[in-house]
Amino acid sequence: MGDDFAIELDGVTKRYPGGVTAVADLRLRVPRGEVFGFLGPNGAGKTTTMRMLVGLVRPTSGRIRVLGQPPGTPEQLAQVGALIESPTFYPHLSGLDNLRLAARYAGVPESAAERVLAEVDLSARAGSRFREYSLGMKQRLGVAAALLKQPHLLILDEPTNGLDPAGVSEMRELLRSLGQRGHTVLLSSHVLGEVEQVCDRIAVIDGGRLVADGTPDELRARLGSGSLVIVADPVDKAVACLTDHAAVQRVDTVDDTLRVATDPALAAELNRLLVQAGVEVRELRPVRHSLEEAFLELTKAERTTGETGPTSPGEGDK
Ligand SMILES: Nc1ncnc2c1ncn2[C@@H]1O[C@H](COP(=O)(O)OP(=O)(O)OP(=O)(O)O)[C@@H](O)[C@H]1O
Repeated sequence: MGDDFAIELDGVTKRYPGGVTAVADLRLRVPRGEVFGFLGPNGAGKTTTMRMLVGLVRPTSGRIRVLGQPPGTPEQLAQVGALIESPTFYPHLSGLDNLRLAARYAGVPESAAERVLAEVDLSARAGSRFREYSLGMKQRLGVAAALLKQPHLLILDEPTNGLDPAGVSEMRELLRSLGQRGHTVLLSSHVLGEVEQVCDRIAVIDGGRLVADGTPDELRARLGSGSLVIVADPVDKAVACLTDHAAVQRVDTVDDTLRVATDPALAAELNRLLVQAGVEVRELRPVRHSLEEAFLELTKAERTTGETGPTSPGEGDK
């Protein structure tokens, strides 16, 4: 059963020696063959989690399985390609020569270098020196290095960080093509738009805690959904009728237009209800939240409860 998941975390907590709780009781399941987005604002605990997955950081408590094994074992590391810190490349060597060297260190045939350069669409610049590469090309070379071992799982920490829009778009294309070729990818980002377009599934983490996970559509739905905009007459009767419905969270009136916080899928049902109550419905349309709104809403909720956030000594983590 565990075989369905490339990554499994149960109750994982990481408290750094200084007292900061970077990850708190995290449960995560990354299905094999998916591109999985690990999304959260700066300091949410993404890097710490990724470092735990490759054995660079030990969890304080909890259970981690990566490709069915505990993190950091030689067997596990042989099957995982990671881009967590910026990889070291020699500035005066070409991209190809850098990868040949990396291949030798990784114990794979040097011929793998050409294959992975093609995978990240850098073959045309194979002979250029690393220092002449754009930042986006440097990042893609990092992904190429992570692909050398033909890993079953790729772990990429903020691969679009610092890239200009063209670089972001090229990286997005690369991630999408990795997904289409069946790679399992765990990809972190603090920018929702970057994961929304390439990921099959997204986990949102904030203050070291999981705040939501699911497909982009599921997240949108869970967040509530969105709302309905209704223009009806008489307004008072419409408000009373809608407020009575169990699935309606709130009704706001602005200039005789009603904004109804509910699942937009209930449009037809609510329309019928209003008509049956003798209300004339002139307009009724669903407004779906963008995932960006959902993400901001989710992390805002976490921030305002004051419960979470990496805690440090003196802030109740003693
Ligand atoms: N080695 C460390 N020692 C002490 N605290 C740390 C250490 N590494 C990270 N932290 C703290 O743990 C929390 C989570 O950091 P982490 O780098 O995992 O988050 P992140 O989501 O990757 O953020 P970013 O996108 O800014 O890198 C932060 O409060 C950070 O300051």
